Amino acid sequence: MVLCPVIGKLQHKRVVLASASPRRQEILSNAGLRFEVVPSRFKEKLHKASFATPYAYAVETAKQKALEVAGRMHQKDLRAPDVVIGADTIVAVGAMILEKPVDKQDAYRMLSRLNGKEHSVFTGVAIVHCCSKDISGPGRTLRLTLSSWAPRAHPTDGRLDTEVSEFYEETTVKFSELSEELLWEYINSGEPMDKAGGYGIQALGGMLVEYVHGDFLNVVGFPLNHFCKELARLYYPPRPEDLRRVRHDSIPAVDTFENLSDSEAGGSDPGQSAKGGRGGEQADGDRSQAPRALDAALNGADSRPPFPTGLLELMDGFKASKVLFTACKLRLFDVLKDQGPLQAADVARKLSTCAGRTEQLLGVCAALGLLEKTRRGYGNTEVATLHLVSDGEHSLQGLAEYNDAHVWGVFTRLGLAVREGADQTRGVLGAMEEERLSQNRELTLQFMRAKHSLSKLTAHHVATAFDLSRFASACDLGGCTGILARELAQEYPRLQVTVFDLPEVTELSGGFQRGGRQTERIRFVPVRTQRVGHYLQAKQSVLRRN
Ligand SMILES: Cc1cn([C@H]2C[C@H](O)[C@@H](COP(=O)(O)OP(=O)(O)OP(=O)(O)O)O2)c(=O)[nH]c1=O
Repeated sequence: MVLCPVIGKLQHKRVVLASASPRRQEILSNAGLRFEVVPSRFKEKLHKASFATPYAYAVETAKQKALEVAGRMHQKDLRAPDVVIGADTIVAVGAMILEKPVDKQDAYRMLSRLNGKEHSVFTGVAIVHCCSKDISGPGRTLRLTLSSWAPRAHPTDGRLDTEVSEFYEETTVKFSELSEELLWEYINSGEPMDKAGGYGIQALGGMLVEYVHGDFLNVVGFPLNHFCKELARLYYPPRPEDLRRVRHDSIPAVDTFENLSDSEAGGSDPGQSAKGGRGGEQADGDRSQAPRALDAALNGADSRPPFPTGLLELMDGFKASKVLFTACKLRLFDVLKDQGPLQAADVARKLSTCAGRTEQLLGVCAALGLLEKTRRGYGNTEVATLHLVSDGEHSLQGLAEYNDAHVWGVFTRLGLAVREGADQTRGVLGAMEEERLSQNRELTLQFMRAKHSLSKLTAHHVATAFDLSRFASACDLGGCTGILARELAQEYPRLQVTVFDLPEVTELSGGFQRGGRQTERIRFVPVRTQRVGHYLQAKQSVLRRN
């Protein structure tokens, strides 16, 4: 194996080592890796007895360390690093796990246990690949076509996707028969305190050791050799025959929805995330190999152009949108909120829909991160509960409904609008909306629900983006249900806010006010048109009257 190119695969990525261990930092920088150090704040307090083996504990701890850092950086920077590496080293005597001693007595107990015997040193390693995504952005859309690969979504923030590759390495170490005196002398040197098992093989502790079987660096805190093999597995192209297999077996064709069966759609099932094991190897047909293999194959390991992921997402994004709209329209998320988790057949019964197609829809929703599939059936993910259930405080159901019923149709006419030069000041959408709004009260309400649900998410940010405290009045042109006005009034106690909108909109806006009432500092003024000039005239007259 050629090491440099393997490490080089991380060269243009933002790599973070989620560890305070100076040994790990040294091992990785000696190997030529460039990385930032962000020690993890994950408390190493997993319940040891709940793990079948000591190494499972080390792997899980390593993973939690890395995920904590990835999540924290993502929240802080609004952008996660590309790769976060976490590691955890433990000493195991049989099933007993020894971590860092808490004091000298503890170190003595540990070293006495190791005295004259063989023990195992395990280091669990997690390589977390991060991807910051917006659930509503086009970035999500490829999930439709790559559903069987979808990495695990973290619904807590709804936007950070991670794919975890984990493995462990075991090294056997044998201690000589050591006298009490020597043990205490060693303990008093202070060396044991920040090291698993209470010794450091790389320094004074080396004198305690009779032999080592396996990777020495693994004992010191990082199995570099295994790490490089793992990188090679992740980043190097598979053989052409493997690639052919990947293409045939794992990527649903673009017309995924037609072909996707339930079992293929489990991409959001955590059970499908990459599993480690000693080699980090996976069963031959394991699909979780596919993204990496294909990614590696398509992104630079040969002379072919980079895989046009973003472009394909644009090509297929409309399908994902339609899946979301359809699920909303059927009130799928409402049903699952009240009665889920449910099996596909039960969902079909409750929605009075075709069982087969419903099952496909559920599968795709799961692949898109909108639903979770467990043995008990389908349930809403956190993002669906928050934003897609119709009566939720942060529901975007109205927006989905409106986009489906109207915007979708308008956009099918975009080519025509561009060719024929539709009114550029109002825009295609504006023109149609205005025309329709004046015709139909239900349509107006639908439009208002859509704007209302979106504004509920954005209004606070808009209201607080600038310090407006020196102003006494503000107006919101096309302010619809007055959500922004309310935020402004709340944020700035002396601000008088005027909301201008079409008469049919201002007439219905009362129904959207909390408790049916609006605050006294907010006024709705009907204007006959949505043209900015007319708004401004109306504004002037309102100001003059004041
Ligand atoms: C057995 C042994 C362990 N160790 C060290 C490696 C690890 O740094 C430490 C085990 O503790 P860890 O919890 O694995 O790591 P850490 O606390 O040092 O750093 P972080 O949690 O931030 O990643 O013991 C040696 O340096 N030499 C040895 O011979």
